[in-house]
Amino acid sequence: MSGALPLTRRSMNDTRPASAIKICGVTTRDALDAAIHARATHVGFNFFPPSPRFLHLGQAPALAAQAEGHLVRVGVFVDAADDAIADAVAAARLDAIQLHGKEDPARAAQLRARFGKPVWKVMSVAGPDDIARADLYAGTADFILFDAKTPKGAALPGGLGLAFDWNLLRAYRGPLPWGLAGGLSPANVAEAVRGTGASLVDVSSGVESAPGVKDAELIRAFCLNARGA
Ligand SMILES: O=C(O)c1ccccc1N[C@@H]1O[C@H](COP(=O)(O)O)[C@@H](O)[C@H]1O
Repeated sequence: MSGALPLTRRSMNDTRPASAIKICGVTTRDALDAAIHARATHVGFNFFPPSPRFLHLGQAPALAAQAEGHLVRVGVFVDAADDAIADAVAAARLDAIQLHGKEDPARAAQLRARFGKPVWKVMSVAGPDDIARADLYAGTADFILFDAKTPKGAALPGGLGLAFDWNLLRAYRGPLPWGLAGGLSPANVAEAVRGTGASLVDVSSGVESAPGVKDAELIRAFCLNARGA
């Protein structure tokens, strides 16, 4: 599968099932196999060292090969240096770069130009202003991922199973295609898609039995429910 995003812009009134599903924080062959069999469309490889889902560069080539032709490979970075991103792009043969830190529009544009990959910018949402800020990335990022803002002092800027108020996306009309992350699980993903019209849903801890341990049955149920929304 190429890095091109099979995504269209969606609105609140569009209640079709999510057309794309990203299983994030995959570190094992079994979890990747579960995502492929469940017909997820994207896999997230996490390159933020403090994360329990951190993927060591040495493990990346085998997983990248396994995903080839099945899943779009998205690398997750948090205010990472160019060299660290370059190493991960090469080792994991990344199709897209997800920026989950405080990267501004200029940084997104610079990374897109340097690596020639679609750039996803994560907007950490606590209120309406955080949704509106996504517009600043028009022309510099390719895709917006709305995730919940984690509390000050939290160990991670994502992957904590926290949701934000999906009503904030009601009537959202942004310039970029966008997806939804944060606190999604098999139990709430259908409601999340119906309530927001997200074209992509992204999950990490909601398909785990413990932090960093993916559960094949939860992956299967998540994908089924996202498509059945
Ligand atoms: O998952 C992580 O450990 C992580 C670390 C640093 C930045 C982002 C991370 N995960 C991203 O957060 C979303 C939401 O996670 P969750 O479903 O609420 O657990 C996840 O999809 C990743 O893109």
